[in-house]
Amino acid sequence: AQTSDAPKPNTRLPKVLLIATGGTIAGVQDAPGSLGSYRAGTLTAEQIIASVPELSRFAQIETEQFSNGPSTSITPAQWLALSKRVEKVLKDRDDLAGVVVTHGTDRLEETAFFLYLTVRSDKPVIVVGAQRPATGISPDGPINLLAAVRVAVAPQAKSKGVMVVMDDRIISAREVRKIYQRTGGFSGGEMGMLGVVGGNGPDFLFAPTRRHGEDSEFDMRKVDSLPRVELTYSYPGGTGPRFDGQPDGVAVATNGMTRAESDVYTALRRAGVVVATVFAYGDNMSAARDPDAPRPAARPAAPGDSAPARPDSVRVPPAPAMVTAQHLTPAKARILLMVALTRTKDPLEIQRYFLRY
Ligand SMILES: NC(=O)CC[C@H](N)C(=O)O
Repeated sequence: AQTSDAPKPNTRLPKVLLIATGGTIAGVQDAPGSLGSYRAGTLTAEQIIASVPELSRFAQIETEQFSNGPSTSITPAQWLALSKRVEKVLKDRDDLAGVVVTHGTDRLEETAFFLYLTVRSDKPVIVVGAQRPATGISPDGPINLLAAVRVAVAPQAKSKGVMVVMDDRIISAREVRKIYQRTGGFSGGEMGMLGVVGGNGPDFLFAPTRRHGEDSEFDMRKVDSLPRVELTYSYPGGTGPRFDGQPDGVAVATNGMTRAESDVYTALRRAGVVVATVFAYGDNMSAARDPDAPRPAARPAAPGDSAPARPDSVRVPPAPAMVTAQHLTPAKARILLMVALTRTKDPLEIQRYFLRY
């Protein structure tokens, strides 16, 4: 006969797949119980689950170890592999209520946003991490994981896209950012908080209206590698970046470019590189112009309006349009540009994506 102390799984509970990638939530210290240093991505998915017996009251949990390390080692190739895996398992397995991904916090918002754009499913995908290692004093991983699983099995979580659940908050992956390196450090700024998780479970108050999840146009199944998109920063006195080889796109974090920077990006656009500008602080609400919006009628000509016409011989055709990101952080604008470039290189089409997602 088998002897086991593990509680019998309650087969009436919804099923959740936990995909572990590492991070502090899997971190172990040299001196457990201290405030000392630790190695991120040490505990396995099974060990993480075993440390939170309370989980078994809410879900039957299966685990998958995708990787185990710090999230700084996550690459765009891994985003792609993770997205394909999550989408496939949600499509193939009717019995799964949702997926929870454990992740290091440094790059958590980027992986979450990539999944938000590319996992075409109405089932919840929750990304969760911790700021304190599993062996530390008052670790936040167990309570965050419990909250994440409770959101993953909540009927109200359906169609809300990819969410980050940490510190009792449910935040849309579109808005979430790590604003500081302590517990409570994940926020959507003024936006993106969909609800809270209290003792009675999740309480949703809002739903994202930008396109995501099952409505996403970004099908990654036939994408083998993501376009190369660089992220640059503009600053007073800046002369613009130089690249080894030509990227497919560049996202520029800028509040206004110098003339020299502007010339570099214009030349890149003429060479076929899609350039997207994004407000450096991630809150540019109104700058993106909808290419399909009706234009105001031209002002009637007034006396003294006419500038001397330039001779045709010196007229240079305009460079392809610049894309403007709307209310995204620079890192996320770069990700949306990468994903959009899998569909088109036309900056106007890409602008439309930037207005929809
Ligand atoms: N709090 C964390 O998870 C940070 C740990 C590590 N730097 C990572 O991103 O994986």
